Amino acid sequence: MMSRTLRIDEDGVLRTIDQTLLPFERREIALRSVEDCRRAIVSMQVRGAPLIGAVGAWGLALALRDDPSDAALHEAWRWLLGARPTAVNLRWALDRAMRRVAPLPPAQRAQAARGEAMAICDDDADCNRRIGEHGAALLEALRERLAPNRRAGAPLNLLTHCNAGRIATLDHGTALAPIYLLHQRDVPVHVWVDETRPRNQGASLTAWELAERGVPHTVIVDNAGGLLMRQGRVDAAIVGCDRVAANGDVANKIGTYLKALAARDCGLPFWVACPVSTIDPQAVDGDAVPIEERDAREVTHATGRLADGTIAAVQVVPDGSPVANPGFDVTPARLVGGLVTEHGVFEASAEGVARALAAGLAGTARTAGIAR
Ligand SMILES: CSC[C@H]1O[C@H](OP(=O)(O)O)[C@H](O)[C@@H]1O
Repeated sequence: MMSRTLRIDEDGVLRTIDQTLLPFERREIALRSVEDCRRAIVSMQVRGAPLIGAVGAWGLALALRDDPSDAALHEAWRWLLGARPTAVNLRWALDRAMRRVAPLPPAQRAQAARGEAMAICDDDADCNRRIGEHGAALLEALRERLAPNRRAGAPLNLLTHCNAGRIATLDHGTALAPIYLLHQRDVPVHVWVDETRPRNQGASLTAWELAERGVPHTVIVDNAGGLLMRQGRVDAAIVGCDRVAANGDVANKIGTYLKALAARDCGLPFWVACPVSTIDPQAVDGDAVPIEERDAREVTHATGRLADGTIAAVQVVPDGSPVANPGFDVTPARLVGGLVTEHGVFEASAEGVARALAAGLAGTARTAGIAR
């Protein structure tokens, strides 16, 4: 089964939504080659840790369709891995596909890689559905704790940063999955949506997703979250993730750390939603996570829709002004209230990460039918 974020059309061509055109245009792009896959990841037509991983796995399958040799396999693996450095899901998915196909005779590799890419897609959609269930239980428990001091029917006010919705994954999303579930269950929720400069994943993607599902939300500038938390207008923050280090430190979109600091200062829960595939046991702590430095043009120019409907970029920084554009930051484990995974909620600590990984291994064994 392929989800709405990725699909194989009637001609057998892989297609996905070009996220750089949302919310103003919903246009699909065809991914016909490993070059198409890598270009889509680098340009952020495809983005979001789990989706990046899935498209990376499809890129390997397309490379093997053209040349199933050992040299081509390892070259494609290296080339795709270099597309974006921070989200560990890219390496996780490429390694999973490599383990599947490397032992095979070259003639069998392309089909096996395609099968593994399909399985990665199905597994991610199922993981995120379960993240939604565990996260919804967490949010319902919070709502019950707050109920004595709330008017009946008052919404649970949540803040999220960037986009960790269904379009960042194969389906359901991670941070947004519990929110969608609560909304489906008629639990009143409202989402403060950080616009998330400079690529505006919140304003352009999270707002688009929530509006499409009828979830009440308010778009805010990134720097407003602290004020809203101090004013008591936020009950909890829940965000996605690109890499969890072995000690529970979390790498996520730039600005996440500042929200975690404000939440801690205001005594509010700060939760991180991610599949176990986002945990990187090889990263000893957050300082070991590579932070992507993106093109200065993302900061010097803002992209939007002009009055005549065309999408264009306008310059917002003077010529010649130096620009720094780190794409991610690291939130120390001490500021994270819990890791919401498909296997439940785990403490953001070395022990919690170890338990989450063990649950993941046990889950994989069950799925593979291997006796534990
Ligand atoms: C469900 S992972 C979403 C994660 O990915 C985003 O980064 P980008 O838009 O650059 O791919 C952001 O960090 C989100 O939290």
